[in-house]
Amino acid sequence: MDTTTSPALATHGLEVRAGARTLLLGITASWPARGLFALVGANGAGKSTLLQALIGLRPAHAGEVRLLGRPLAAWKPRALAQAIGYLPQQTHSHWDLTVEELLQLALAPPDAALIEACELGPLMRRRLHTLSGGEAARAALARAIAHRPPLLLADEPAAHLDLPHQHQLMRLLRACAADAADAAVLVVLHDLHLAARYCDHVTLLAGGRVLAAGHPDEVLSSASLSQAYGSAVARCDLGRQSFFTAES
Ligand SMILES: Nc1ncnc2c1ncn2[C@@H]1O[C@H](COP(=O)(O)OP(=O)(O)OP(=O)(O)O)[C@@H](O)[C@H]1O
Repeated sequence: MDTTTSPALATHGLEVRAGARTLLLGITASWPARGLFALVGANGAGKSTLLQALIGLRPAHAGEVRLLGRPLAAWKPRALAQAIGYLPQQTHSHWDLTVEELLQLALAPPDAALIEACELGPLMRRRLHTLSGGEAARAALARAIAHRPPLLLADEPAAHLDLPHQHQLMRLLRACAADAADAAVLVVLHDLHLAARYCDHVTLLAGGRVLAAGHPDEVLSSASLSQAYGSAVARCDLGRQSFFTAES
């Protein structure tokens, strides 16, 4: 991981609560200005909460978040919107827009290369409610990244995609991270194989805390994963690729 430039995102002692419940505790982490980074962990580990806290959608009850070197609280809303792309877990629209209309809501018009990469050309006149889950996910992604933000946070963007489209998505996210301008892409993934294969760095959350963070080969070990998921997880390396399964 490149540590020569200042981090794109950094937290120190971040704590988030909901009522009496502590959802995140003592999160001290950082992600560099360029690269594709995964956030993994069991259901309820706190992945979505962390993404939301990183961009101010959830208030921090203690600790600090810094974006591109500045405290989150110092950002003006317009500048923050320009700096980040956020793809939430649920991307359904309350309005019955066409794909073309949805893309007009983006902060910048998506260019032809992005529309082609997301295979949206044939879907432009379709209304959102007529799209499959995977088609809608690709439209939402194009909207989120059209303005080429230096920070992209995506919450389970692969969830509705078929196998080839999952890999196409990861290549697209890698391309965002390797764009001419620096970009940090932080993505929540449940598919550990995708995290191992495409990501530069993995943060493993468990019970609202960081259990491990670092290179995928080190973090995605059977021991760490079994601890994080609370049941045995086996890792199988085939050549340079890693596959994972839960043991019964
Ligand atoms: N407003 C809230 N009030 C109480 N508990 C909450 C609230 N929001 C989230 N939680 C709890 O916080 C924990 C973390 O939720 P979060 O959505 O961040 O998990 P996650 O790791 O993204 O899970 P998943 O993989 O299932 O999407 C969960 O146990 C959830 O029930």
